[in-house]
Amino acid sequence: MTDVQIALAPNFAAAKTTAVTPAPAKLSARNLSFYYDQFKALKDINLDVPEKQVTALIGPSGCGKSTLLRIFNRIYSIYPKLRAEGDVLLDGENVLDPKYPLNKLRSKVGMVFQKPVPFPMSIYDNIAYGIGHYEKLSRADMDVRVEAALRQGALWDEAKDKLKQSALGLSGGQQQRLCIARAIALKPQVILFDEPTSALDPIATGKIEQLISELKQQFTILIVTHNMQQAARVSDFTAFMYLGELIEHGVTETIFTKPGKQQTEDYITGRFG
Ligand SMILES: Nc1ncnc2c1ncn2[C@@H]1O[C@H](COP(=O)(O)OP(=O)(O)OP(=O)(O)O)[C@@H](O)[C@H]1O
Repeated sequence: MTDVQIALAPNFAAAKTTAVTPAPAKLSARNLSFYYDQFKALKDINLDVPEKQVTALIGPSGCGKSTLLRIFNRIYSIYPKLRAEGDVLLDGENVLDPKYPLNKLRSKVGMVFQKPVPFPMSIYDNIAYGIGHYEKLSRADMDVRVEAALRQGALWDEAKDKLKQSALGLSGGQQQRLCIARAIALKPQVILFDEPTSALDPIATGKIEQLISELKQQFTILIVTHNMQQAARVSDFTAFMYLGELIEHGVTETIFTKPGKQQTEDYITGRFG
């Protein structure tokens, strides 16, 4: 074992006491390529994201992790010179087909960004706003939904006495949990996390990681992270990307301890990256 693998080993000892069970793919990329105008940023990616598991995307800066994550809820479609080829299947339906309604996709696939971006409104309204786009609820029903989302986002105890106060008064970690609660409130099936803790301190990071581990009981999770320890702690499966290609994908423990490809080994042992 290398130093990095020894450093990562306690994560597996502590976190991987239960075996990873194979699950059907909830989301799949099939022969997926992506272009920023002339530049081919993703090359023929094939990836299955298993249901109700955490899959981490790792790789050096610029390898295409965020590009891949964002394709899964078609963020690129608002920009004219960006183009995807291939399919992304959600429950067997190709969500990249322009006929697949964007509204439907956004309600099924939620996204949490690197920097928490609460709306400049109250904590309550941050949650209620999105729900109101999709459903017309009575005030009492909305109260129930807001409370449930804040509980699932592990923010209820801290927020319940100040629901009418501005969300901008929350700490960074609380704001990120609010953004997670906002995504959960729409009852998605998949949640995409793009480096969700990179702007947070270690304590706030720990809370988000704990939350992700709890959320996988209900949601399929895909997370981009720069931090290999984080991938080792939170994910069941890890996909290593390099220069727009998916080099290797498998059970996290295997990827970190017995990778099949030299490039993966070089990256996880810190030889580049
Ligand atoms: N809007 C854009 N226009 C042109 N090229 C882009 C754009 N966004 C990203 N790229 C390029 O696409 C490639 C993949 O970028 P991407 O941000 O997906 O990588 P990443 O692995 O997420 O990197 P990082 O870890 O630094 O966020 C890089 O070469 C990047 O320069």
